[in-house]
Amino acid sequence: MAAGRCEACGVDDAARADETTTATPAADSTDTAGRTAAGTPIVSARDLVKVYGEGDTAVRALDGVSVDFARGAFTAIMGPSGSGKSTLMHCVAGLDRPTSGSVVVDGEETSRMSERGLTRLRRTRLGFVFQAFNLIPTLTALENITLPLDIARRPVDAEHLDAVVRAVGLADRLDHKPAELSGGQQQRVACARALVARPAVVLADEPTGNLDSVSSREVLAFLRRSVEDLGQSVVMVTHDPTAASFAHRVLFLADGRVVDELHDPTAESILATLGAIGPDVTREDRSAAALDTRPDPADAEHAPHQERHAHAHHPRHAAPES
Ligand SMILES: Nc1ncnc2c1ncn2[C@@H]1O[C@H](COP(=O)(O)OP(=O)(O)OP(=O)(O)O)[C@@H](O)[C@H]1O
Repeated sequence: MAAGRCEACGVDDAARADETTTATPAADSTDTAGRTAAGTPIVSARDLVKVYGEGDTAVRALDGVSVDFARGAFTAIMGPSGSGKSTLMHCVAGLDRPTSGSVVVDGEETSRMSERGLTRLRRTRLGFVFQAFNLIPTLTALENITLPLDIARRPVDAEHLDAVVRAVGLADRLDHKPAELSGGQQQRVACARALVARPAVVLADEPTGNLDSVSSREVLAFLRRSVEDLGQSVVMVTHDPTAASFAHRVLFLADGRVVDELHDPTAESILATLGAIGPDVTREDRSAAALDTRPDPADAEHAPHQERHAHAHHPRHAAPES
């Protein structure tokens, strides 16, 4: 977590609104682009390298990642433990600086931004959902949802708030405190909080990691609906193939590289791809998949047709030690 950032909602409270940032045109969608119907990708990473430490102890967490995340799409990132998922997410969020390479978020080149620029970007353009719900216990659900706007001293767009609250299905729970809500309801409040400021992209890090299968499905269906109904762009890191099957596209990392991807995935096609990447992942994630969080075919918001379109961009790697 960056200093000065609200632990609850990921919003920075120390940014100044008048800071300048370096803006560059978004990169064209190329080899690993997903759905691009709405134009340029919402996030583009090019040749991202992140090395932690030096000399013998150096770890190459990202080893030349080039990827586009499509605007108005739900993208999941999967891969073995230590494959670089969090590092990629942190570089996109400006929480970590790449050793080399570039990241463009909604037209803004973040890798060259000042700390203040990054703070402003996180406050105004990014929404965060964490595994821990990070709600403020003394605030109601509604107060938690509008917290990022209150911190940023931005007005609440009542119409958009209403749309988000309806989408999240918590209209009759807005006066409840977190302790009076189930885990799934709390995470849906956290999702609504991430969406209410109309971020360019919502970054979700294991959002269902603390939830049972029913609650997981509620949260994932909501994330999917936020994309389908509200035009939100969502990027989610997960270990759970069933959770990833709610996404339009799944990106697979291994050893700091993009090694495969699926469009309109199913839990089965994801498991097959994980199995091809490395046996450790298969074992770990098969147990996760045993949880019945399978999307309900009756969920209108889930992809009606799911086909496998895997494209290997790099030679497959053996799974690293976990
Ligand atoms: N701050 C750090 N200092 C040193 N090494 C780090 C740091 N952060 C991550 N690493 C290393 O970088 C590699 C990638 O880590 P990362 O957390 O991105 O993987 P991950 O795919 O998110 O793993 P997991 O699924 O276990 O969360 C790992 O080898 C990790 O030990």
